[in-house]
Amino acid sequence: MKDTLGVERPIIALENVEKYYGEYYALRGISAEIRQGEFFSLLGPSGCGKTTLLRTIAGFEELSGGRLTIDGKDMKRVPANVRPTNMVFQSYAIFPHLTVAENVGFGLRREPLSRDEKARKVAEALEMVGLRGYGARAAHALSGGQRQRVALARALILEPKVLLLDEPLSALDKKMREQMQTELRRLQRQVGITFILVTHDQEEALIMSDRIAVMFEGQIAQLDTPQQLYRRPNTRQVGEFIGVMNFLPATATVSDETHIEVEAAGLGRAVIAPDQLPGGWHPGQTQSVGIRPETMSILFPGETTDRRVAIGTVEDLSYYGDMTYYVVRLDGVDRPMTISMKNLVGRPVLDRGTEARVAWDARSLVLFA
Ligand SMILES: Nc1ncnc2c1ncn2[C@@H]1O[C@H](COP(=O)(O)OP(=O)(O)OP(=O)(O)O)[C@@H](O)[C@H]1O
Repeated sequence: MKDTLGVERPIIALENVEKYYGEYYALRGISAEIRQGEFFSLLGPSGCGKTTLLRTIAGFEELSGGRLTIDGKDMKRVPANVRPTNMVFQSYAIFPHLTVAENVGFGLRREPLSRDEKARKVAEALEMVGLRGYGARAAHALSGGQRQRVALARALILEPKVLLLDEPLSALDKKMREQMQTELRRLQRQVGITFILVTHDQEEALIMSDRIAVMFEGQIAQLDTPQQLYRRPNTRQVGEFIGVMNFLPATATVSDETHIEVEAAGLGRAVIAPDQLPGGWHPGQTQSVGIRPETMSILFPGETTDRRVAIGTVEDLSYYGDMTYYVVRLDGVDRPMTISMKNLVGRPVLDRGTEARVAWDARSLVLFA
Protein backbone atom coordinates (compact mmCIF):
# COMPACT_ATOMS: atom_id res chain seq x y z
CA MET A 1 0.00 0.00 0.00
CA LYS A 2 1.36 3.40 -0.96
CA ASP A 3 0.49 6.75 0.52
CA THR A 4 -0.14 9.89 -1.53
CA LEU A 5 3.58 10.48 -1.98
CA GLY A 6 4.01 6.96 -3.35
CA VAL A 7 5.98 5.86 -0.32
CA GLU A 8 5.53 2.29 0.88
CA ARG A 9 3.65 2.33 4.16
CA PRO A 10 5.13 0.18 6.90
CA ILE A 11 2.77 -2.52 8.14
CA ILE A 12 5.09 -3.21 11.06
CA ALA A 13 7.30 -0.74 12.86
CA LEU A 14 9.81 -1.87 15.46
CA GLU A 15 11.32 0.86 17.58
CA ASN A 16 14.23 -0.11 19.76
CA VAL A 17 12.60 -3.44 20.64
CA GLU A 18 14.25 -5.26 23.54
CA LYS A 19 13.70 -8.64 25.10
CA TYR A 20 15.27 -10.04 28.24
CA TYR A 21 14.94 -13.58 29.49
CA GLY A 22 16.06 -13.04 33.06
CA GLU A 23 19.61 -11.76 32.68
CA TYR A 24 19.85 -12.84 29.07
CA TYR A 25 19.55 -10.00 26.57
CA ALA A 26 17.96 -11.74 23.56
CA LEU A 27 16.89 -8.67 21.53
CA ARG A 28 19.18 -5.67 21.88
CA GLY A 29 17.36 -2.70 20.47
CA ILE A 30 15.82 -3.74 17.16
CA SER A 31 14.54 -0.95 14.93
CA ALA A 32 13.08 -1.68 11.52
CA GLU A 33 10.10 -1.05 9.31
CA ILE A 34 8.49 -3.87 7.39
CA ARG A 35 6.51 -2.75 4.38
CA GLN A 36 3.01 -3.65 3.39
CA GLY A 37 3.06 -6.55 0.93
CA GLU A 38 6.75 -7.39 1.08
CA PHE A 39 8.44 -10.72 1.58
CA PHE A 40 10.73 -10.01 4.49
CA SER A 41 13.20 -12.44 6.04
CA LEU A 42 14.96 -12.59 9.36
CA LEU A 43 18.24 -14.34 8.70
CA GLY A 44 20.97 -15.26 11.14
CA PRO A 45 22.79 -18.07 12.90
CA SER A 46 21.19 -20.19 15.59
CA GLY A 47 20.50 -18.23 18.75
CA CYS A 48 20.68 -14.74 17.20
CA GLY A 49 17.12 -13.96 18.27
CA LYS A 50 15.16 -14.27 15.03
CA THR A 51 12.50 -16.61 16.46
CA THR A 52 12.20 -14.40 19.53
CA LEU A 53 11.61 -11.39 17.28
CA LEU A 54 8.97 -13.26 15.26
CA ARG A 55 7.22 -14.41 18.43
CA THR A 56 7.30 -10.86 19.73
CA ILE A 57 5.54 -9.66 16.58
CA ALA A 58 3.00 -12.49 16.91
CA GLY A 59 2.32 -11.56 20.52
CA PHE A 60 3.60 -14.80 22.06
CA GLU A 61 6.32 -12.86 23.86
CA GLU A 62 6.00 -9.54 25.66
CA LEU A 63 8.48 -6.77 24.91
CA SER A 64 10.91 -5.86 27.66
CA GLY A 65 11.43 -2.46 26.07
CA GLY A 66 10.72 -0.44 22.94
CA ARG A 67 7.61 -0.25 20.81
CA LEU A 68 5.90 -2.42 18.23
CA THR A 69 3.15 -1.16 15.98
CA ILE A 70 1.23 -3.20 13.44
CA ASP A 71 -0.82 -1.32 10.88
CA GLY A 72 -0.34 1.87 12.86
CA LYS A 73 -1.58 0.43 16.17
CA ASP A 74 0.56 0.00 19.25
CA MET A 75 0.56 -3.70 20.15
CA LYS A 76 1.22 -3.22 23.83
CA ARG A 77 -1.10 -5.55 25.76
CA VAL A 78 -2.78 -6.70 22.53
CA PRO A 79 -3.00 -10.51 22.82
CA ALA A 80 -1.81 -12.77 20.02
CA ASN A 81 -5.27 -13.97 19.04
CA VAL A 82 -6.53 -10.50 18.15
CA ARG A 83 -3.43 -9.33 16.29
CA PRO A 84 -3.72 -9.18 12.48
CA THR A 85 -0.99 -11.80 12.24
CA ASN A 86 -0.93 -15.54 11.83
CA MET A 87 1.93 -17.93 12.31
CA VAL A 88 3.03 -21.04 10.41
CA PHE A 89 5.36 -23.27 12.36
CA GLN A 90 8.20 -25.55 11.40
CA SER A 91 6.43 -28.56 12.88
CA TYR A 92 3.30 -28.37 10.81
CA ALA A 93 0.96 -28.43 13.80
CA ILE A 94 -1.95 -29.86 11.88
CA PHE A 95 -4.54 -32.12 13.49
CA PRO A 96 -3.90 -35.66 12.26
CA HIS A 97 -7.35 -36.96 13.19
CA LEU A 98 -9.14 -34.36 11.05
CA THR A 99 -9.52 -34.25 7.27
CA VAL A 100 -7.60 -31.76 5.19
CA ALA A 101 -10.71 -29.58 4.79
CA GLU A 102 -11.44 -29.68 8.54
CA ASN A 103 -7.87 -28.64 9.25
CA VAL A 104 -7.99 -25.75 6.81
CA GLY A 105 -11.42 -24.61 8.00
CA PHE A 106 -10.48 -24.89 11.68
CA GLY A 107 -10.00 -21.18 12.26
CA LEU A 108 -13.37 -20.40 10.69
CA ARG A 109 -15.35 -22.51 13.14
CA ARG A 110 -16.54 -19.49 15.15
CA GLU A 111 -16.97 -17.16 12.21
CA PRO A 112 -20.55 -16.15 11.38
CA LEU A 113 -20.49 -17.76 7.95
CA SER A 114 -22.83 -20.29 6.37
CA ARG A 115 -21.65 -23.84 5.74
CA ASP A 116 -21.49 -23.13 2.03
CA GLU A 117 -19.43 -20.01 2.48
CA LYS A 118 -17.00 -21.87 4.71
CA ALA A 119 -16.74 -24.70 2.22
CA ARG A 120 -16.08 -22.20 -0.56
CA LYS A 121 -13.33 -20.49 1.44
CA VAL A 122 -11.73 -23.84 2.26
CA ALA A 123 -11.80 -24.83 -1.41
CA GLU A 124 -10.24 -21.50 -2.39
CA ALA A 125 -7.49 -21.85 0.18
CA LEU A 126 -6.72 -25.40 -0.96
CA GLU A 127 -6.61 -24.26 -4.56
CA MET A 128 -4.19 -21.50 -3.58
CA VAL A 129 -1.68 -23.93 -2.09
CA GLY A 130 -2.03 -26.48 -4.88
CA LEU A 131 -4.18 -28.99 -2.97
CA ARG A 132 -7.37 -28.77 -4.98
CA GLY A 133 -9.47 -31.89 -4.45
CA TYR A 134 -7.61 -32.98 -1.30
CA GLY A 135 -10.30 -31.78 1.14
CA ALA A 136 -11.68 -35.19 2.10
CA ARG A 137 -8.29 -36.81 2.68
CA ALA A 138 -7.14 -37.75 6.14
CA ALA A 139 -4.46 -35.27 7.26
CA HIS A 140 -2.26 -37.98 8.77
CA ALA A 141 -1.87 -39.61 5.37
CA LEU A 142 -0.18 -36.59 3.77
CA SER A 143 3.49 -36.15 2.89
CA GLY A 144 5.59 -33.52 4.67
CA GLY A 145 5.25 -31.07 1.80
CA GLN A 146 1.48 -31.55 1.67
CA ARG A 147 1.15 -31.03 5.41
CA GLN A 148 3.06 -27.80 5.11
CA ARG A 149 0.63 -26.68 2.41
CA VAL A 150 -2.31 -27.52 4.66
CA ALA A 151 -0.74 -25.46 7.45
CA LEU A 152 -0.31 -22.57 5.00
CA ALA A 153 -3.89 -22.82 3.74
CA ARG A 154 -5.12 -22.86 7.34
CA ALA A 155 -3.21 -19.68 8.10
CA LEU A 156 -4.20 -17.89 4.89
CA ILE A 157 -7.92 -18.60 5.18
CA LEU A 158 -8.07 -16.19 8.12
CA GLU A 159 -6.82 -13.42 5.83
CA PRO A 160 -4.14 -12.08 8.17
CA LYS A 161 -2.37 -8.83 7.28
CA VAL A 162 0.93 -10.47 8.11
CA LEU A 163 1.88 -14.12 7.84
CA LEU A 164 4.72 -15.17 10.11
CA LEU A 165 6.71 -18.21 9.04
CA ASP A 166 9.15 -19.85 11.43
CA GLU A 167 11.53 -22.04 9.42
CA PRO A 168 8.53 -23.52 7.62
CA LEU A 169 10.57 -25.59 5.18
CA SER A 170 13.34 -26.89 7.39
CA ALA A 171 11.83 -30.36 7.85
CA LEU A 172 11.54 -30.98 4.10
CA ASP A 173 14.14 -32.72 1.95
CA LYS A 174 16.22 -30.63 -0.45
CA LYS A 175 14.12 -31.11 -3.60
CA MET A 176 10.83 -30.50 -1.84
CA ARG A 177 12.28 -27.54 -0.06
CA GLU A 178 13.41 -25.91 -3.29
CA GLN A 179 10.01 -26.47 -4.85
CA MET A 180 8.22 -24.99 -1.84
CA GLN A 181 10.52 -21.95 -1.87
CA THR A 182 9.39 -21.06 -5.36
CA GLU A 183 5.77 -21.78 -4.50
CA LEU A 184 5.78 -19.75 -1.32
CA ARG A 185 7.20 -16.82 -3.23
CA ARG A 186 4.54 -17.17 -5.93
CA LEU A 187 1.82 -17.48 -3.31
CA GLN A 188 3.02 -14.38 -1.50
CA ARG A 189 2.88 -12.34 -4.70
CA GLN A 190 -0.56 -13.72 -5.48
CA VAL A 191 -2.15 -12.93 -2.11
CA GLY A 192 -0.17 -9.71 -1.56
CA ILE A 193 0.05 -10.31 2.21
CA THR A 194 3.23 -9.35 4.06
CA PHE A 195 5.25 -12.49 4.78
CA ILE A 196 7.93 -12.55 7.46
CA LEU A 197 10.14 -15.60 7.23
CA VAL A 198 12.62 -16.79 9.82
CA THR A 199 15.46 -18.79 8.34
CA HIS A 200 19.09 -19.62 9.03
CA ASP A 201 19.55 -20.60 5.38
CA GLN A 202 21.09 -17.69 3.50
CA GLU A 203 20.31 -19.13 0.09
CA GLU A 204 16.66 -19.49 1.01
CA ALA A 205 16.54 -15.89 2.20
CA LEU A 206 18.22 -14.61 -0.98
CA ILE A 207 15.87 -16.54 -3.28
CA MET A 208 12.64 -15.58 -1.57
CA SER A 209 12.93 -12.14 -0.04
CA ASP A 210 12.33 -8.58 -1.11
CA ARG A 211 14.42 -7.52 1.88
CA ILE A 212 16.41 -9.33 4.52
CA ALA A 213 17.41 -8.36 8.05
CA VAL A 214 20.65 -10.13 8.92
CA MET A 215 20.84 -10.65 12.67
CA PHE A 216 23.70 -11.43 15.01
CA GLU A 217 23.45 -11.57 18.78
CA GLY A 218 20.11 -9.89 19.15
CA GLN A 219 20.83 -7.04 16.74
CA ILE A 220 20.22 -6.29 13.08
CA ALA A 221 23.62 -6.08 11.42
CA GLN A 222 22.22 -5.04 8.03
CA LEU A 223 18.78 -4.64 6.50
CA ASP A 224 18.84 -4.61 2.72
CA THR A 225 17.74 -6.19 -0.53
CA PRO A 226 19.31 -9.55 -1.37
CA GLN A 227 21.49 -7.99 -4.09
CA GLN A 228 22.71 -5.20 -1.90
CA LEU A 229 23.50 -7.57 0.95
CA TYR A 230 25.47 -9.81 -1.32
CA ARG A 231 27.29 -7.09 -3.22
CA ARG A 232 27.81 -4.55 -0.49
CA PRO A 233 27.86 -6.18 2.93
CA ASN A 234 28.46 -3.56 5.63
CA THR A 235 30.73 -5.74 7.69
CA ARG A 236 32.96 -8.76 7.22
CA GLN A 237 30.61 -10.77 9.40
CA VAL A 238 27.70 -10.11 7.03
CA GLY A 239 29.92 -10.76 3.99
CA GLU A 240 30.97 -14.10 5.43
CA PHE A 241 27.49 -15.13 6.45
CA ILE A 242 25.93 -14.44 3.05
CA GLY A 243 27.72 -16.67 0.57
CA VAL A 244 31.50 -16.98 0.42
CA MET A 245 33.78 -13.98 0.57
CA ASN A 246 37.56 -13.80 0.43
CA PHE A 247 39.27 -11.23 2.62
CA LEU A 248 42.65 -9.68 1.96
CA PRO A 249 44.55 -7.22 4.14
CA ALA A 250 44.60 -3.78 2.58
CA THR A 251 45.67 -0.25 3.36
CA ALA A 252 44.28 2.95 1.97
CA THR A 253 46.99 4.98 0.27
CA VAL A 254 45.27 7.97 -1.33
CA SER A 255 41.84 9.22 -0.57
CA ASP A 256 39.69 12.22 -1.34
CA GLU A 257 35.99 12.95 -1.84
CA THR A 258 35.60 11.02 -5.05
CA HIS A 259 37.79 7.98 -4.80
CA ILE A 260 40.29 6.17 -2.70
CA GLU A 261 43.18 3.96 -3.60
CA VAL A 262 43.93 0.80 -1.73
CA GLU A 263 46.89 -1.51 -1.76
CA ALA A 264 45.50 -5.03 -1.31
CA ALA A 265 47.77 -7.94 -0.49
CA GLY A 266 48.31 -10.18 -3.51
CA LEU A 267 46.23 -8.00 -5.84
CA GLY A 268 48.13 -4.72 -5.77
CA ARG A 269 46.84 -1.19 -6.12
CA ALA A 270 43.18 -0.54 -6.87
CA VAL A 271 40.97 2.51 -7.19
CA ILE A 272 37.75 2.22 -5.24
CA ALA A 273 34.59 4.08 -6.24
CA PRO A 274 32.65 5.94 -3.53
CA ASP A 275 29.76 3.45 -3.63
CA GLN A 276 32.17 0.73 -2.57
CA LEU A 277 32.90 2.49 0.69
CA PRO A 278 31.16 1.30 3.81
CA GLY A 279 29.08 3.74 5.83
CA GLY A 280 31.11 5.78 8.31
CA TRP A 281 34.40 5.09 6.57
CA HIS A 282 37.20 7.61 6.94
CA PRO A 283 40.80 7.53 5.71
CA GLY A 284 43.53 6.17 7.92
CA GLN A 285 41.61 3.18 9.22
CA THR A 286 43.17 -0.21 8.83
CA GLN A 287 41.27 -1.87 6.06
CA SER A 288 40.61 -5.19 4.50
CA VAL A 289 38.98 -5.83 1.16
CA GLY A 290 36.48 -8.53 0.35
CA ILE A 291 36.03 -10.20 -3.00
CA ARG A 292 33.51 -12.86 -4.06
CA PRO A 293 34.75 -16.13 -5.64
CA GLU A 294 32.73 -15.75 -8.85
CA THR A 295 33.98 -12.23 -9.57
CA MET A 296 37.46 -13.58 -10.23
CA SER A 297 38.54 -16.05 -12.87
CA ILE A 298 41.59 -18.15 -13.53
CA LEU A 299 42.88 -17.62 -17.04
CA PHE A 300 43.72 -20.78 -18.91
CA PRO A 301 47.07 -21.00 -20.70
CA GLY A 302 47.29 -18.48 -23.53
CA GLU A 303 44.08 -16.65 -22.53
CA THR A 304 44.35 -12.86 -22.42
CA THR A 305 42.25 -10.27 -20.61
CA ASP A 306 41.91 -6.55 -20.16
CA ARG A 307 41.18 -7.07 -16.47
CA ARG A 308 43.84 -6.90 -13.79
CA VAL A 309 45.88 -10.08 -13.30
CA ALA A 310 47.37 -11.45 -10.07
CA ILE A 311 49.59 -14.50 -9.84
CA GLY A 312 49.13 -17.47 -7.52
CA THR A 313 49.11 -21.25 -7.27
CA VAL A 314 46.25 -23.75 -7.28
CA GLU A 315 46.45 -25.47 -3.89
CA ASP A 316 43.30 -27.50 -4.06
CA LEU A 317 40.07 -27.85 -5.97
CA SER A 318 36.56 -29.27 -5.67
CA TYR A 319 34.86 -30.37 -8.86
CA TYR A 320 31.05 -30.03 -8.85
CA GLY A 321 30.27 -30.94 -12.46
CA ASP A 322 28.95 -27.56 -13.56
CA MET A 323 31.46 -25.64 -11.42
CA THR A 324 34.94 -26.03 -10.03
CA TYR A 325 35.92 -24.34 -6.77
CA TYR A 326 39.64 -23.61 -6.67
CA VAL A 327 41.67 -22.84 -3.58
CA VAL A 328 44.35 -20.45 -4.79
CA ARG A 329 47.17 -18.88 -2.85
CA LEU A 330 48.17 -15.54 -4.31
CA ASP A 331 51.88 -14.75 -4.20
CA GLY A 332 52.70 -12.89 -1.01
CA VAL A 333 49.42 -13.71 0.79
CA ASP A 334 49.12 -16.04 3.78
CA ARG A 335 45.51 -17.08 3.46
CA PRO A 336 44.35 -18.91 0.35
CA MET A 337 41.25 -17.70 -1.45
CA THR A 338 38.35 -19.43 -3.15
CA ILE A 339 37.67 -18.85 -6.82
CA SER A 340 34.68 -20.44 -8.53
CA MET A 341 34.72 -21.17 -12.25
CA LYS A 342 31.99 -22.43 -14.57
CA ASN A 343 33.14 -25.56 -16.40
CA LEU A 344 32.61 -24.22 -19.90
CA VAL A 345 33.24 -26.33 -22.98
CA GLY A 346 36.93 -26.20 -23.86
CA ARG A 347 37.99 -24.87 -20.47
CA PRO A 348 40.29 -27.39 -18.80
CA VAL A 349 40.08 -28.15 -15.09
CA LEU A 350 43.43 -27.15 -13.62
CA ASP A 351 45.55 -29.50 -11.52
CA ARG A 352 46.85 -28.87 -8.03
CA GLY A 353 50.19 -27.09 -8.09
CA THR A 354 49.48 -25.27 -11.38
CA GLU A 355 50.33 -21.60 -11.59
CA ALA A 356 47.12 -19.58 -11.66
CA ARG A 357 46.77 -16.23 -13.37
CA VAL A 358 43.81 -14.68 -11.60
CA ALA A 359 41.82 -12.01 -13.42
CA TRP A 360 39.94 -9.57 -11.21
CA ASP A 361 38.31 -6.20 -11.28
CA ALA A 362 38.48 -3.30 -8.81
CA ARG A 363 34.69 -2.87 -9.05
CA SER A 364 34.13 -6.17 -7.28
CA LEU A 365 36.19 -5.18 -4.24
CA VAL A 366 34.31 -4.35 -1.07
CA LEU A 367 36.15 -2.26 1.47
CA PHE A 368 35.87 -2.96 5.20
CA ALA A 369 36.92 -0.82 8.09
N1 LIG B 1 11.94 -18.71 26.82
C1 LIG B 1 13.25 -18.48 26.88
N2 LIG B 1 13.90 -18.40 28.05
C2 LIG B 1 15.23 -18.16 28.09
N3 LIG B 1 16.01 -17.95 27.01
C3 LIG B 1 15.42 -18.01 25.81
C4 LIG B 1 14.01 -18.28 25.68
N4 LIG B 1 13.71 -18.27 24.36
C5 LIG B 1 14.87 -18.01 23.72
N5 LIG B 1 15.88 -17.86 24.57
C6 LIG B 1 17.28 -17.55 24.22
O1 LIG B 1 17.32 -16.39 23.42
C7 LIG B 1 18.26 -16.52 22.38
C8 LIG B 1 17.60 -16.32 21.05
O2 LIG B 1 16.74 -17.41 20.78
P1 LIG B 1 15.95 -17.56 19.43
O3 LIG B 1 15.15 -18.81 19.51
O4 LIG B 1 15.24 -16.32 19.15
O5 LIG B 1 17.13 -17.74 18.40
P2 LIG B 1 17.05 -18.08 16.87
O6 LIG B 1 17.88 -17.09 16.17
O7 LIG B 1 15.66 -18.23 16.43
O8 LIG B 1 17.79 -19.47 16.83
P3 LIG B 1 17.34 -20.87 16.18
O9 LIG B 1 17.56 -20.74 14.73
O10 LIG B 1 18.27 -21.84 16.84
O11 LIG B 1 15.90 -21.06 16.58
C9 LIG B 1 18.88 -17.90 22.53
O12 LIG B 1 20.11 -17.78 23.20
C10 LIG B 1 17.88 -18.63 23.39
O13 LIG B 1 18.52 -19.62 24.17
